[in-house]
Amino acid sequence: MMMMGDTFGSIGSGMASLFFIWATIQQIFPNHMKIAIKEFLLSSFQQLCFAQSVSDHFTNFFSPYVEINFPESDGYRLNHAFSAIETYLGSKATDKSKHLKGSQVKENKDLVLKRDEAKVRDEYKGANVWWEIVTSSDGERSFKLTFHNRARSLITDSYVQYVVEEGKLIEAKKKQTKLFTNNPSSQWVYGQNMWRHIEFEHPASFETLAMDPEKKEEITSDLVAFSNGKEYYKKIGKAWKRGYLLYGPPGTGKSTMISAMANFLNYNIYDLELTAIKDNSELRKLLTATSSKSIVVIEDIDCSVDLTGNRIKKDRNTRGQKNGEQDKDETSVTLSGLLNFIDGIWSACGQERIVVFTTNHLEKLDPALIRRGRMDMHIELSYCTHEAFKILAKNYLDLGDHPLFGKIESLLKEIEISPADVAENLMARNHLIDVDGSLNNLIKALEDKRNRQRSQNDGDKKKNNKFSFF
Ligand SMILES: Nc1ncnc2c1ncn2[C@@H]1O[C@H](COP(=O)(O)OP(=O)(O)OP(=O)(O)O)[C@@H](O)[C@H]1O
Ligand SMILES: [Mg+2]
Repeated sequence: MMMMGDTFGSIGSGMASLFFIWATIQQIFPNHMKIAIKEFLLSSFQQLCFAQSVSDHFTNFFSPYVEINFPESDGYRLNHAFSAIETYLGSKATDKSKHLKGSQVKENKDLVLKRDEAKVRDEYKGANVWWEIVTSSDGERSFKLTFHNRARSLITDSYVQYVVEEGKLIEAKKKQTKLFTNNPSSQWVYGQNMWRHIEFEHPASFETLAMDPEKKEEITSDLVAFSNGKEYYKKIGKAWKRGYLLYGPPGTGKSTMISAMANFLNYNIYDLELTAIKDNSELRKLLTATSSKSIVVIEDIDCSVDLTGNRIKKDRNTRGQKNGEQDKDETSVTLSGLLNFIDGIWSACGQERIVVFTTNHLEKLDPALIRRGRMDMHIELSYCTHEAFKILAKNYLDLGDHPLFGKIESLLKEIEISPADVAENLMARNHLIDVDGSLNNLIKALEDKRNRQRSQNDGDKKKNNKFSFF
């Protein structure tokens, strides 16, 4: 630990002395002598540096201390040991630390205090070790571990392993879920930067999701069975993955359910924007770069992939195509590319993944895409039922029952309204909950809808009569 500081210290004091001598000479000697003296001083400085490096090697050779480096990345791949060590060291007892760092990663989580020191001493089965974070001249960080040679086998055989495992355990316990979105390939750099992410903070949960309680129970049990299914999938020789197809009209909770799934399992979400992907090979690269314990989402699958298997046309505006440029980059992901990924590549490259497709139009989807085995569970999110309404009333109004519930129940049997529209009516105005006001708003919205529907039906009938008359 002291070695590096000493090196810089002695070179520094050597330089200071040389500069002091030079300043004195400037005042005393005539110009022609100054040049010769300057050259002499420069060569002395070079010799000083050389002597220092020889002495460093000499000291290192005879030093009883051993060093191990853990760089942040290994080639183009992240060194997972680095982040585990960082977590482990950050979590070491804070009661003795003099330098702490406070962070609050989520507004609703507690403030966390961590050790924030460049050097940390640790003890393992009676042996002392020192950790130091060092940054190379090209900016790469690494952890340097120093220990006495006599503890060598203890440290290399078990301590290092212990630190990495301990760090990973801590990471898993307080894992912050992330929401990833794919970057266009023009921004990729040597396989890095394919995904950008933000911390995932959506409050959705299965408790607050308005849908039939039995259906909800079926889905959560399925998710639990999947996440505990490592041995089972191994036994039956299948890749540990599961596909869910969520379908239903707009505003019925498909996207909300994906967030609830991520919160329930503590998985990351990879929101795959197919229109930003040029071809199947890019798709493969992106998907192989996802981590396990994640949900890969393709929203509105019917709009993203040409279900005949042909290439899709992209929204020019989102592609930023230059004027005059023809359909050069009209190429895109094909249905077969997507199917290959779901069946083959994924099985080979990863574990514990969920894929979710959403659509408003189940009937438009190619049967090949949604057959069982690819999409294991088809979940319909439908218009608001009375059961779903009761959950929304609990969420928004903190209400278990009310005399107006009967009226709302009979209207909901007759009128199709999305949970999103119901929620809109129940929402507090200016943060003030007005139970009667909200319920009456909802009743009015339902009755208006019914009246519109009736007059439309009447209009249709008249039209038909007119035509039949001729
Ligand atoms: N089943 C539901 N339970 C609770 N809230 C819901 C439900 N459905 C919709 N909402 C509310 O309506 C809003 C819109 O819902 P969401 O985005 O999940 O709908 P969607 O089915 O994904 O719609 P789209 O097909 O247009 O993408 C949500 O923010 C949520 O507040
Ligand atoms: Mg949606």
